[in-house]
Amino acid sequence: MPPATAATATPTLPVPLPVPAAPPRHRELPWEQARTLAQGAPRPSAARTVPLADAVGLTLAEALRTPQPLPAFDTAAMDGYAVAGTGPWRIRGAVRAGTVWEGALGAGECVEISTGAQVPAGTRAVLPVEAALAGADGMVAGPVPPPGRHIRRAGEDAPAGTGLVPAGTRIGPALLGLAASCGHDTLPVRPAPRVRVLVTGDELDHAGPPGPGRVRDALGPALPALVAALGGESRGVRHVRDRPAGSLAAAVHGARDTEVVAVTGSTSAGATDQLRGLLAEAGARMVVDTVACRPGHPMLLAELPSGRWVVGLPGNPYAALVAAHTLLGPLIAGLCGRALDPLPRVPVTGSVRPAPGLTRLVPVTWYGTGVRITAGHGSAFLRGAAAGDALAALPPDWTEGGPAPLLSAG
Ligand SMILES: Nc1nc2c(c(=O)[nH]1)N[C@H]1C(S)=C(S)[C@@H](COP(=O)(O)OP(=O)(O)OC[C@H]3O[C@@H](n4cnc5c(N)ncnc54)[C@H](O)[C@@H]3O)O[C@H]1N2
Ligand code: MOO
Repeated sequence: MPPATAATATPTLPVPLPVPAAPPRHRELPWEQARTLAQGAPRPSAARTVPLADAVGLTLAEALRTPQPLPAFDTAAMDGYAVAGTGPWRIRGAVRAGTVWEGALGAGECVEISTGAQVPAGTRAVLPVEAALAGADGMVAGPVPPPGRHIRRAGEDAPAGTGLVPAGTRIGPALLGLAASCGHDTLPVRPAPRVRVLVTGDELDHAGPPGPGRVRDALGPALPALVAALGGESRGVRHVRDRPAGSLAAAVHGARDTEVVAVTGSTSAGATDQLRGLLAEAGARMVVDTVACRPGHPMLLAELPSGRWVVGLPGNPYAALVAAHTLLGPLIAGLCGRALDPLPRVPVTGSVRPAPGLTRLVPVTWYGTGVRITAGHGSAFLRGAAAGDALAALPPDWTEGGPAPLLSAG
């Protein structure tokens, strides 16, 4: 009997391959709701106390208070003479910033005084040196200044005990200076959440011009900078291969020294897109699973049973940027105990393909008191975002010239 061949074998019906159960498809969340959910999802991380020099960019964990009045004493605001009563005035001495003239002035007396020095008791006002005529006889003449002129009163800016800046404020240069003015050397802060970026995509090259059919990785270089701008601490970028399956799961679960893992690519439905499957397998809680916006709608936010957060950013570079602003920024804010910044609304001009029911995120450039849509904002293209000043979130019912909330481009 000849051996059976494919041609002569009894035909059999193809056995259907088991179809992996598709994770339940959630309704796309409105864009604003996705941001709010991402900010509200985590508990703020524990506060710690750090020296002022280490606090920039972190978030105040408690309101900043001043234990002493600001300024701490009645202070000369001009170089000149601290005068008492009406002139002419007899010069009794001099007081420089940082020193104290212990006496008290009587009517018709004055001391030479520097800007920033404590004004002596009895001072009526400071007569600026430009308005004063000092004679060789030790007397000063000049117009009689109104009481209090050129004196900063103790506590004029804030009395002792005043709450100056609320908890939840991101710490910038002015706040550091203010804290020092109050006499603080340290601040209670919530630390920046540590974010590991995992870039997926076997088609990606990571240096130089890409080879034939290859794509230069745009997100590895972009995301650490965006993480820092959003208030996170970048813990570096790892490139994860699509094959073998399981490598992404290992990288996600292996990011133990972080609070957040941001995965780029792998959010869609393709053969190599592993992210949703691995989250389902790990028993993750989906907080956001697709958003009613363009681009970036396959984005997601999930919490692993370990408490670590996973943000899924679509592979298309501009879509990833939009998704990072929509989910990663608010998540970082929530972990730091910061509220979402209220977004300014400004008129937007320019045209965009209609997308009924969806929020459109477009790069914009300031133009007078409004903004203009910047060219080059297909989901795969970064030209518009790179050249623009901000992103505008055009609401579903937006029409040309109408207002839209603005996000800083980061
Ligand atoms: N059948 C479907 N296909 C796609 C859908 C869908 O719903 N059904 N959604 C489309 C949309 S929208 C997007 S966005 C992408 C999202 O895809 P992934 O997140 O799975 O990402 P990839 O497929 O890996 O890549 C998409 C695209 O972006 C390029 N890419 C990826 N990473 C980088 C990088 N680091 N730097 C530069 N470019 C990158 C990649 O080469 C692809 O061209 O899915 C659509 N398809
Ligand atoms: O939403 Mo995709 O993010 O359009 O390219």
